[in-house]
Amino acid sequence: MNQVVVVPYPGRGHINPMLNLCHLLSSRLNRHNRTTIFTVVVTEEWLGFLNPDSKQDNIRFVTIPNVLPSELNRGSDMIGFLTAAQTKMERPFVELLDRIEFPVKLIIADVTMRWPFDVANRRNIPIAAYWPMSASMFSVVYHVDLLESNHQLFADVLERGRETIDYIPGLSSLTIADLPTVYHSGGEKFKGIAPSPFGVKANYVLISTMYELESKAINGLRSILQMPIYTSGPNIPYSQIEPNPSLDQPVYINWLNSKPPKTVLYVSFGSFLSVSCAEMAEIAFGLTQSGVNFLWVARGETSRLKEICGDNGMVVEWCDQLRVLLHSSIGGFWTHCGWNSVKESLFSGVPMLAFPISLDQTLNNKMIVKDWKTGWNIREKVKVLKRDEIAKTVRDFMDSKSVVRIEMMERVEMFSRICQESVGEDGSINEDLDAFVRDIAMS
Ligand SMILES: O=c1ccn([C@@H]2O[C@H](COP(=O)(O)OP(=O)(O)O[C@H]3O[C@H](CO)[C@@H](O)[C@H](O)[C@H]3O)[C@@H](O)[C@H]2O)c(=O)[nH]1
Repeated sequence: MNQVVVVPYPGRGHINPMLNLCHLLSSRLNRHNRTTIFTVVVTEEWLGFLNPDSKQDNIRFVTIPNVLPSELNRGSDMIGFLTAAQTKMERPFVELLDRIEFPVKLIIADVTMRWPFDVANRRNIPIAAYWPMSASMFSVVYHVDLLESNHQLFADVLERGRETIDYIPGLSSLTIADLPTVYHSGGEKFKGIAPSPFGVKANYVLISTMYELESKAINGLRSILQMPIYTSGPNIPYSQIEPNPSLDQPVYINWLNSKPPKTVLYVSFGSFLSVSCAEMAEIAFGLTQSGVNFLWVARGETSRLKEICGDNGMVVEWCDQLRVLLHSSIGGFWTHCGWNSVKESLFSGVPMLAFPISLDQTLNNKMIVKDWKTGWNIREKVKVLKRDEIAKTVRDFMDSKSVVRIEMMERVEMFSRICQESVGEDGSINEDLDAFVRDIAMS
């Protein structure tokens, strides 16, 4: 029996895509009659958050103690969380590695943490580096030295945000404002703890993207890196979205069923980041004034926001996001531009109202708005986040008669086809994952 040990970074935006990758690899290996156990290492806290559907045949979970600050406070102490994830998990992981039953054929680890690579290298276990963000983000992070030598690292965005950067291999021209926020002024505090594939000694690299979406960035990386690079696809749960007819539908799905096609704006800022209470209130008033139907995932704050929004929209704490995005009534996604949300929106053919908050989201915003033309940046329309301007922008964005929206819908529908084809039988993802399975000598 082969065993692959999988080490996700303990966050929803990282664990979800990695589990989806495990499903893809496991079904591929099973087709070749090579039973392989995927042993996923999570903290005890995370085991409690996982959807029971994640626990499938050849995928099992093992836990290490809760050595990190709680996931529930991750957004308010990103530095503390990142530092703990870099320093406190290695020891319990090594102890666990000594205990597990079958020999470990391969480790797949999120590059956000360094220590799995040190452990694998010390023990001569082959290791694949998993990058949960875009290939473009990989390129920027990999070429941070170029930013430094061009004196554009840690620059003040207010003063120099519009300066262009056109020397990063594989990337079209971008600005300082488009850089990930850890490279804006103040980002120095993330030095050494922010995700970086630089200097990591891995045998393989898996990037959670599709070739058709970022071909130049991927070609650029392939021409530079010594290790083979595979695209692992959107890594979203597209194969598990059929609702179980024997279960009651969630209230929000029934609510969406009652709305006409493409009229609802879905609003979510991801799994752990948030904006200030004052901004949340302006957004609530703005959405309500817009007269547009909306479904809003607002973690933890729902009762106050429900009061403001009344019957104009639905406010929930959590939803099955991909299922929502694929619902026929959804016509737009106001998103913080987390990479999973971006891929889910493109896959579902939903245009985005981009609202980057931090990390790679600024760069994702640039791809959405400038490169793919599949959305608007709300901050370009609304200089200060005030209700009247929000209401107008939301109305304009969702106006099915506007030529700008019609063109944007055509673009996003084209991207949806591209994404869906990439995961089909003859798609590029199958090719890459087959090659990966072959190369790790398990097929
Ligand atoms: O109500 C909800 C809200 C979220 N999700 C899912 O949670 C995931 C959220 O991922 P993402 O959109 O990437 O946001 P974050 O959780 O904020 O992701 C972090 O990790 C990503 C991948 O590294 C980065 O791109 C982001 O910037 C970073 O904030 C997605 O799959 C969503 O479908 C739900 O299923 N239901």
